[in-house]
Amino acid sequence: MDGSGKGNLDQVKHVLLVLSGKGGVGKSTITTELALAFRHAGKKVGILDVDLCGPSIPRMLSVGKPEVHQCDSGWVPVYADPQQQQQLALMSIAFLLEDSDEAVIWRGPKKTALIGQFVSDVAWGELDILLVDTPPGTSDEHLAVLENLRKHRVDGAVLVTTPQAVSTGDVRREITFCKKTNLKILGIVENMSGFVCPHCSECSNIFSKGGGEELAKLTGSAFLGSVPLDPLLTESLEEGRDFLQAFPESSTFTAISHIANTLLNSLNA
Ligand SMILES: Nc1ncnc2c1ncn2[C@@H]1O[C@H](COP(=O)(O)OP(=O)(O)OP(=O)(O)O)[C@@H](O)[C@H]1O
Ligand code: SF4
Repeated sequence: MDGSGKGNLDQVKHVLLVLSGKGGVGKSTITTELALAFRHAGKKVGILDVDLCGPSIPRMLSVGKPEVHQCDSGWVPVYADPQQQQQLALMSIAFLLEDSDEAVIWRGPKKTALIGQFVSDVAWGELDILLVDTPPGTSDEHLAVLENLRKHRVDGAVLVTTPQAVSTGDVRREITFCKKTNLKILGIVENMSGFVCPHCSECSNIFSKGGGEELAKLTGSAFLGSVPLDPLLTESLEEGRDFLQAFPESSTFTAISHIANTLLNSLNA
């Protein structure tokens, strides 16, 4: 990776980080669905996927592993267009790796330097919102991402948790990370909150519910809303289909749209 260093975020109006204390809580899912919801609201949207642990967004948006080109101002993003409906600018660190195991051998300073360079070397052009999908937890990689984004401006972070993970030390460490780095918490999303029956669409609370809201109160952050575990959403993500386009009548659509609208309002305010 030898980006020119000239890429910039000058024409990007808002930058949001998506964080989670633990892996597998649906951070990439929420990033993807928020990006699509913003796009449906008529915004120009980009996703920067810095999740070295499991860069899943290219799969969720059905772009595979395209060849990435460079222009005078940096790496040119890939334009994801699921079912020819929604255009999104995407840059994933996975696009630049020879194979999926390459990042595992990167160590300490080399890793953070490469991530920092990657973050500042993408030629985004004009965007309303850039969502940054980070690895789970808090690490030097997060600091490198934040430091490089801050050269521009970061609006804040969206924290994703599940009802089960809400009381764990990982989530508390995430909140401490935001406080210590002066990263504004824009709000908390509780994902996998209840299960939507694929037969009758009834939502059952198989685990406890309300932890995200409680956590928001405890930390003085906004509670953005909860998204249920919906088999139709899992299926859409696996097939790279736009769930919001396909299931506009579902309660999951309403939940995601509510969170996206709340965030848009807070950015506009
Ligand atoms: N609300 C949901 N409804 C249905 N399936 C979901 C939901 N949220 C996440 N999933 C599924 O759970 C799995 C893990 O989600 P995802 O990859 O978004 O998690 P993550 O927190 O980004 O993981 P990682 O630790 O790899 O970064 C995926 O297969 C995804 O499709
Ligand atoms: S929620 Fe209703 S339709 Fe779904 S499995 Fe339970 S009883 Fe059957």
